[in-house]
Amino acid sequence: MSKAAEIDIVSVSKVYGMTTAVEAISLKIPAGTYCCLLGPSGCGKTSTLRMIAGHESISSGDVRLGNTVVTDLPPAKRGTAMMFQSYALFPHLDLVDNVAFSLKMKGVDKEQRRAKALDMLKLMQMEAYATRRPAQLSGGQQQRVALARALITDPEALLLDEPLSALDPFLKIRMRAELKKLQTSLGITFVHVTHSQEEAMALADLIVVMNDGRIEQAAPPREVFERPATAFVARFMGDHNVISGRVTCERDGMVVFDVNGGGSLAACGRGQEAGASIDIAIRTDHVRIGEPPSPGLGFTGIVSNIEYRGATVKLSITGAGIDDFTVIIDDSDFFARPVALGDAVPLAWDSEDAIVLGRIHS
Ligand SMILES: Nc1ncnc2c1ncn2[C@@H]1O[C@H](COP(=O)(O)OP(=O)(O)OP(=O)(O)O)[C@@H](O)[C@H]1O
Repeated sequence: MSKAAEIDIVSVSKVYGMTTAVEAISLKIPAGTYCCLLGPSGCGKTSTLRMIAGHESISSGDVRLGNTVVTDLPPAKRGTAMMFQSYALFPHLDLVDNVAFSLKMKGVDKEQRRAKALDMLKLMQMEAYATRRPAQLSGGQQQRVALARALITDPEALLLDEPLSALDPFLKIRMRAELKKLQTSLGITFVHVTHSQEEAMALADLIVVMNDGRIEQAAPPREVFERPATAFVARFMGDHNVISGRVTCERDGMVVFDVNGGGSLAACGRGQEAGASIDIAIRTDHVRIGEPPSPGLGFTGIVSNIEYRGATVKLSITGAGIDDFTVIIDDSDFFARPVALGDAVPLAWDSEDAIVLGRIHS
């Protein structure tokens, strides 16, 4: 079971009545990739997954799996399998029959399908429970059965809709590791819908950040985090300060801008016209405190909140027209030179840590 297929989504839209849930998105998911569709509730990620699976019709555009255009094929003919959020196990069937179900639908004879179902249960280390019913299992065990059931058809791509959302936080992290291991050992393409950026960062080779029916950025996790394409991505991924301003000029490869209603700062970027409004991102953990900044690469602000987090301390700073600038520093640095509420502290960062963000929505 090592066949994997590239998924090619070409200008795909989904319209429900007056609502455009997905707006002409294009995306190539290379064969064997662990892809996470990430975004807030209502951004269109489930609709996208369901269109790949064939559980939702495609309003316009095409989906290709490997060399086959699957746009008009029913789910069972696509070479994909779907694992649902609620697992959708049959309560009255034992695990073998649950797992064997789709082979029964295909007319595979009883002995053969039960043998294959047992193999799948073994793969998920669930063979000892083969004669139980779903209600006699824990959440994590039910999830393994749902995975076995989805994988029994030897799919080229497994589609998972919020697969971890029914689990408690401890189990969630354990099953997350199991999903990743499974994908690596099977080598097939996984497409996993989640609204958790932490989950996507932990699992994905390719993160697709969606907002309002469109793709804001599709890139490996590190690139999404270190080079967020848009203000939406920077805010959604977290750990970035996003500052809006108006360009005054460009100098030495830096864009100089006025913070709306505040001071003058600079950020890495080119090709911005004077007067244009821009968003920039500054990593919260790349800011130094107590060090006089180079021109445009820092400001002096007042400490408005201090949160102790164990390994780090989170400071909120107000200044340069920015209400809530976040700085995360190591606890040892904080306690070596503590600051107090109301203190004026100089903040400084390196030029490459202030980046100009793009826009996809005008
Ligand atoms: N069957 C439907 N009929 C009408 N509108 C729908 C239908 N399904 C989804 N929508 C709308 O389409 C938009 C995108 O929904 P979708 O379920 O794809 O988003 P999502 O990102 O998966 O959200 P969630 O995380 O809440 O599941 C939403 O505005 C939703 O209300």
